Amino acid sequence: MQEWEATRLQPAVSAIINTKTPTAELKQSLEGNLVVVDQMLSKHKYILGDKLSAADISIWSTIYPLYYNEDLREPYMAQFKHIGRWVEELAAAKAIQEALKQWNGSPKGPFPAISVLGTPQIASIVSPIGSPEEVSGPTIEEIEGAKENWLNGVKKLQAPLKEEKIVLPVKGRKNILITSALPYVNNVPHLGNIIGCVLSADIFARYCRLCDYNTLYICGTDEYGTATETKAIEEGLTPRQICDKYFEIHNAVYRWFNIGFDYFGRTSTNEQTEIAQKMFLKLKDNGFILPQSVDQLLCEKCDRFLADRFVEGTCPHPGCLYDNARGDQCDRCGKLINAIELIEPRCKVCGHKPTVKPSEQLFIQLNQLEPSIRSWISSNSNNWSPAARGVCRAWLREPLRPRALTRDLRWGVPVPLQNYAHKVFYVWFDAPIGYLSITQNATKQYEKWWRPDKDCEVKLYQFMAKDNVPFHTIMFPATLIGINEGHLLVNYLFATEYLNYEEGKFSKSRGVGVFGTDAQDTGIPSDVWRFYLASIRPETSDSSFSWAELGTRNNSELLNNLGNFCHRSLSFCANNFKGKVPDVNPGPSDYELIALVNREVIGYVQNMEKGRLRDALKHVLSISRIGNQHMQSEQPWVLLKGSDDDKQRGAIAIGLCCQLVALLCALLAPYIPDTARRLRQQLHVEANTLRLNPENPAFIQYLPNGHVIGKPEPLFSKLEPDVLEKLKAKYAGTQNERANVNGVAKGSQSVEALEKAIAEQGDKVRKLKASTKDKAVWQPEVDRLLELKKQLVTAQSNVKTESNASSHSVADLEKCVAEQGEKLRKLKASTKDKSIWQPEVDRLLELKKQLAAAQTNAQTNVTTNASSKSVADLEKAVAEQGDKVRKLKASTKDKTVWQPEVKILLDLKKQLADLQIKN
Ligand SMILES: Nc1ncnc2c1ncn2[C@@H]1O[C@H](COP(=O)(O)OP(=O)(O)OP(=O)(O)O)[C@@H](O)[C@H]1O
Ligand SMILES: N[C@@H](CCS)C(=O)O
Repeated sequence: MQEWEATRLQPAVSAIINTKTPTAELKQSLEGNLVVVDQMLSKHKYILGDKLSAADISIWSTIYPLYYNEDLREPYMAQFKHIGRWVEELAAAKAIQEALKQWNGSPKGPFPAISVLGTPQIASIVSPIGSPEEVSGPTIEEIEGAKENWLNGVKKLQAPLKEEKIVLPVKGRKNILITSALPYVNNVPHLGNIIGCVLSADIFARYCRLCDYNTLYICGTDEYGTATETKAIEEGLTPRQICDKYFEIHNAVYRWFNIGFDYFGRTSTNEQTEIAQKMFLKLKDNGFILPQSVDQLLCEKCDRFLADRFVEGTCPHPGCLYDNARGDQCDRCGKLINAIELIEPRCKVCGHKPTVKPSEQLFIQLNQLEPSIRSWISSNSNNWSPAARGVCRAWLREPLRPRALTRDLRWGVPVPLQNYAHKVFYVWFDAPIGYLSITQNATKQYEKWWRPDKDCEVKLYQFMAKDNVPFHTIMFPATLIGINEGHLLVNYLFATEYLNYEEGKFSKSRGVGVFGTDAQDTGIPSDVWRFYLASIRPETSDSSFSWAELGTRNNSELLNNLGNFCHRSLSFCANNFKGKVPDVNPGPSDYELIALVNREVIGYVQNMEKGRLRDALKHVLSISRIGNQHMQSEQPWVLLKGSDDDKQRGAIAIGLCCQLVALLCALLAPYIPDTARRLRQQLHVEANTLRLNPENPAFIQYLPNGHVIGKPEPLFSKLEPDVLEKLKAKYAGTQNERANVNGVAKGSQSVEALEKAIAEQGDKVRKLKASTKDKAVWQPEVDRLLELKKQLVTAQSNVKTESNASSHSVADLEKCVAEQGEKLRKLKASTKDKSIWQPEVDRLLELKKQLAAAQTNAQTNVTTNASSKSVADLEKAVAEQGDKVRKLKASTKDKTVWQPEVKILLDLKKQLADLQIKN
């Protein structure tokens, strides 16, 4: 019923409300829909029976503006007595009255042109642009503009650029250089990383190509620094092996998400060393580098200075005091931290408390560069996103102080000075230089982009989340200003806030969130993920990921709104006109519609240009909604059976809807490129037919007269709530908790299965390549092969981690049992569906078995070692074991957990007594 409401009833009601003189067909359409509702209510108290359901709320909200508007109730509603009874009853309900209060309109009207209550109920995305009162009919100028663009818009598009893989700036064109923050290789990227940087930049880059801007989008992995070193220690690999492994994983995840980098590189290259060292020496020659002795944390147990992420402790910022802050930055308050200021610091590797020791480092003199930085920021930051401006402004509240550029680490670009040869550059000096070195790897002429000729203007757009802002607005620009060689400084910095998961920030190092590989494993197409992430992009405040909302957006926006409109329009054309799109010779009311659509296209371009990708998407959805309403109000299925005039009118309606589908296909391509590609096939057009003129954005006649479309196919499918519930349970908690839950057997099984699948897929690819040279045919299969290989790497490393887990200590397993018990309790409390929690019960039993085995081992070890021990040793062991038993008994009533420890204690006591007697 909700689908019916969104696609039939709602467009009909909206059309009636928005039209001063509704046609007879429109009135008939509305009446037909209301008859359906009235008949249902004649049989039951509510729409679906005797119980109130979501269908009642949706339909009631849609009918509300008709019923309570004096002018509309009489002509349209008076005859429907059952609807009247039901509307009044619901209106009296307390919850509904509360909801009406939140909506600022009066329950008695007057009603705005488009009712907020008349649109689907996901406020943050689907409401029409601007406040309802602002929506008014098109002006004469808008209609004139619509005519001009409809007739001549295609001719006015720029000549398409020559298709080249890697471009250099071109004189006389708009040259756009786009970067997204370079992700660390400390884990698989998560959905926060994806929307915060690579996907946002990709949507924007695709938009730029749509506008024929000469665009280069580069990114790559950020491979140096402690993030890599800590991961290497964690996985028992060298930093180089970690970089190689995670570079491949990132690359494959982004490919799956269809991120169209022009080049995806890495920072651990010779080009990086060369450029970073050269820039550093220039900065030093210009007098901006000075040595300074700093107190650093030294872990005596590990025999190393603990930089950044090697140390954790309590955040020193009063008002925060987060007890799990890292040595570089606090995840809770976002402030940068000097590691020695951490309260209760601990070495991340061994947990030991470090001591403070001096070490000489080289500092960039930000204080000297401060006036230039401030003046550059004040004249450029207007073009930055609110998050970028906010973070930067907060930083500039205090004077800038010198900042260390070097570190006592091994994994990084060596400092090119004799006395500092054992030190490397701080990763945040090094990382942004990665943009230059990656461009060098891509083009072999990075300076053409980064130090452009005067007559060849380049604009730099950078995408990241708020934590990266200080480095891109202050530290990196300071380096470039200090070097003073005409490097490009960021023009548009489109930073986001955070995407959160289960009430916290997604985190790679902590393994929190849904990761790229998880998204892939769900079987939900990458376009659905892209669409959902774009629609909740944290543009103005943090936003949260929700499985249920993913389903709602898919079902209501992609399926019911967009998919429904495109499929209906093209199917009408295929079935009634043998696929030949009827010529559109627009009449006055058609030009009104075209002018209203133009407003949305203008809104789309304006938002895109300002990096407001979520808002731009709303305009696309509005166009599709206008299309649905037009279809509903014109009713071509009736017109095509009528007089010659009616037939002509019906044909124009279908022609216009097909042209709208082409427009939607163009505007959607940056967000859902796979779907746009399929839709282009159905429309039977090439990608470069569907371009935009950003100077004069408008709905133009994309499909030439006489154009014949291909075969219409549905574009989206429904996501069922129970599937989403299962996914929610599957991806609850951290990666480690999930790995514990999944056990060894599963991992090894999937390695075998994956090896088999890879062999089969390899065979398929070989055969396909032998049979055709058409890359479009075999590329998807190659991608699938690469994806399987990547899954194999992950599965193999899981098996490794899990087999390490099998030799886990009793303490680790006890922790796992406790966590698993807790998880199970929560799951059982949240759902009665046994199929969701039974696997967790099995896993708990399995863990308990492993614990029992480990305890037996431990007992053997303890007792064997004990035989060679002194009375004093045994007394100590008895005391410790007694202590352990007490704590365990206090923490759980589960005898199976503490009984083995009691046995060990009794055994130790016996040995002690024996030895005492013997002595
Ligand atoms: N929750 C998030 N929402 C949006 N963007 C994010 C989020 N987390 C990280 N990013 C962005 O993703 C990019 C890569 O970040 P990074 O590799 O530091 O991931 P991370 O999860 O923050 O890692 P860690 O937890 O180890 O600090 C950066 O631009 C960062 O700002
Ligand atoms: N590796 C950094 C970004 C460098 S541009 C980060 O992920 O936060």
